[in-house]
Amino acid sequence: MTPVYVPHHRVEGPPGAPVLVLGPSLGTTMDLWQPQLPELTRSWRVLRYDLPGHGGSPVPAGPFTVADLADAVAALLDRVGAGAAAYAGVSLGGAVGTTLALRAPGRVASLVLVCTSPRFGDPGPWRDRAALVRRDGVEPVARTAADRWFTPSFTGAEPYVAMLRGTDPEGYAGCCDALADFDVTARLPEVSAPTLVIAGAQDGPTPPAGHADRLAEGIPDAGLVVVEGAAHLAGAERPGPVTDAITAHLDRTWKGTGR
Ligand SMILES: O=C(O)CCC(=O)CC(=O)O
Repeated sequence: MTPVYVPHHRVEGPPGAPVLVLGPSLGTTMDLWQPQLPELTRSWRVLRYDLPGHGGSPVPAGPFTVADLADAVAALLDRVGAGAAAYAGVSLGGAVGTTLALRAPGRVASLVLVCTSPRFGDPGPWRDRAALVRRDGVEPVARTAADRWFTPSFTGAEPYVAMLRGTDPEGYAGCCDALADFDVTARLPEVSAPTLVIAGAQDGPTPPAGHADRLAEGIPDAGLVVVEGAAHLAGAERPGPVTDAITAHLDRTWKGTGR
């Protein structure tokens, strides 16, 4: 990724408030965070961004890693004049937050990792998915997205699947390649930010067992909340419990020094 890559981003909330960065998941845009936004923008200056080729973000020229995405978020913090910030991210967006906390510990004052993992399984299926999308576009993965993202009883999947249908295939494939290469399992004990891990009890792509529990066990003093009745996009399916867990953790761990 070129060093000048700037993700599409938006800043909302009181100008003097502490900064909270919100990272989205593969196939979604910053609007993934819409259910949490009214509450979070009451006391935080919320910086949301889009992944490469997702929402309003351009597709970088060439391959990129999760570390590149973390560096791009650090550059966004520079742009908004934030030294340290809180960070909350879903799945790939959570991986970006974990990586930022490892690469620039002074910039992540508090961390919330939602439905994510230190390693998203074997690289092979991610490479296969990248190849499929490069060949056939995003429609094959969009058709089955609701089944991966939500429990069967959820009726509000359509706006989220529409985000995936609007994603550039090369941007989506590049994110799959970045997920294939991502593994910070051995480095979790180095994360110094106070961390809360949130899992969806019925999450298929990143189930609590083997993903959230690894984060919570590996990151020193991390908390773990498992939300019942939610799958991979837990904050969309069960907004209340997820919002409450995030705000409680942020209120407890960081009040916005370091700007
Ligand atoms: O859409 C999926 O299959 C889930 C992909 C995943 O686990 C990474 C992400 O949601 O960012």
